Amino acid sequence: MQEQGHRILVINPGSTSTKIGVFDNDISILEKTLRHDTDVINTFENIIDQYEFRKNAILETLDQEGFNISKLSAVCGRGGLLRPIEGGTYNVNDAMLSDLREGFAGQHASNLGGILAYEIATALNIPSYIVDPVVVDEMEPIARVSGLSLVERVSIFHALNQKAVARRVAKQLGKKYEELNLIITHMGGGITVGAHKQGRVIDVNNGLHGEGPFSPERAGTVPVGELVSLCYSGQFYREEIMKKLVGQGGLVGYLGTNDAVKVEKMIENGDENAKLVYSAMAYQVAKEIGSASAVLNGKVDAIIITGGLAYGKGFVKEISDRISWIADVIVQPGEDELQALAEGALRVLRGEETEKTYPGKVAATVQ
Ligand SMILES: Nc1ncnc2c1ncn2[C@@H]1O[C@H](COP(=O)(O)OP(=O)(O)O)[C@@H](O)[C@H]1O
Ligand SMILES: CCCC(=O)OP(=O)(O)O
Repeated sequence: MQEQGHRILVINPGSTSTKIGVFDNDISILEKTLRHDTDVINTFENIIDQYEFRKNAILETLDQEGFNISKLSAVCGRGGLLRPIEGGTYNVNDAMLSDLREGFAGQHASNLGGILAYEIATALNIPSYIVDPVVVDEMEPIARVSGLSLVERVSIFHALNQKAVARRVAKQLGKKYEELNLIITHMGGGITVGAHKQGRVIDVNNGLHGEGPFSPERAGTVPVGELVSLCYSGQFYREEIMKKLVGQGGLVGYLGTNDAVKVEKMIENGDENAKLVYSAMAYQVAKEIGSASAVLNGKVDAIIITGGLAYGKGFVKEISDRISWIADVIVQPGEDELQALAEGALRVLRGEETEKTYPGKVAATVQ
C-alpha cells in the first residue's frame, strides 16, 4: 500500500542562523540557512523579541521558493530551554509554550523553535512538534555534583544533532548506537562535548550557561573568582554580564564577530591576535574532549567532530593533533538537525511512536 504523503516544515533556530527545511516524508525537498548578523540579533532585548523577525524571514523564504504552506501536514521545531525531559517527539502544548516564552531555563534561540512551529501550524490547523530539545538530560548522578552545594550541574547541549550524528556514524561502523562509547563535539554558535556511553549522554558541558570551551559567541568556563568580582564591581547590570557570557562572549568578545569564516580571513591577512584566539578555542575544545575520555575511562570507540565550525579544516586539524591519540577522529561537518526533526515528526505521524506530552510544572521524568 502506498504511504500517505506527509509534507513537514522543520525549523531550527540557532544562535547565528535559522535553518528551515521542507520534507516530503523523509525526503528533503528544500533546505535553507538564513544567516543573522550579530548586529541585527543584538538589537533584540530578549530571544522572544526575535519571534516576528524570524517568522517573517521563514515565510518570505518559503514564498520566494514557491512553497504553498497550505499543503503542509505538520510543523516541527527544535526544542528549547524547557524543564529536563527524556528524549523524543513532543506535541507543543500550553505548558510548553508558557515555559518557552518565559525562558524557563534561560534564553536561547531554540526557545523560538516550538513557538514558531506552533504559531505557523495553528494558523493552518495542523499539529506542531518539537524533537530532542536542548534539555535532554541523561547525566549520571556523579556528573551532577558541581563542587558548590548550592549549584547542581545540568545537561544543556546540542542533543538533537549529537544523537542524530551518533546514530549515523554507528550505522557506518556497522554497530548500534547503544553498543558504542563516543565523544561527540558539536561546534556551532555554542560548543558542547558529550560523553555518550552506550546510547546515553552521561556527561556533557552546559553549552549555554558558562561551562566548557569558549565558542563563537559564548565565554564557556571562566575563572570564577574574577567573574564574581566583575559582577560586584558596580560597572555592570546583571543582564549586561549575562550578555557578555552568552551572545557577546567567545569570538564576538575578542574579535567582534561570531563568524569563523571571517576570523579565518583575518588570520590569512596576518592578524596575530585573531590567530591566538582561534587557536585558543581549538585548544579548549581539545581539553574538553580529553576530559570526556576520562569520563568514559578511556574506552572510546570514536571521537566525532561536527557542527558549522567543523568545516574549518585548519581548526579541526588543531583539535585532532591534540586528541587523535585517544581514538579515531571522524569529522562530520554541519549538522543533520533538519532531517532529525523531520524524522521525529514522521515517526509520530506514521504512528510508529507515540507523541509525548510535556509535563510543565508537574515534575518532568528524567531517567
Ligand atoms: N566553511 C566554514 N569554515 C569555517 N567555519 C564555518 C564554515 N561554515 C560555517 N562556519 C562557522 O560555523 C559557525 C556556525 O555554526 P552552526 O552550526 O551553523 O551554528 P548555529 O546552528 O549554532 O547557528 C559560525 O561561526 C560559522 O562561521
Ligand atoms: C543550548 C545548547 C545548544 C547550543 O548551544 O546551540 P547553538 O550552537 O545553536 O547556539
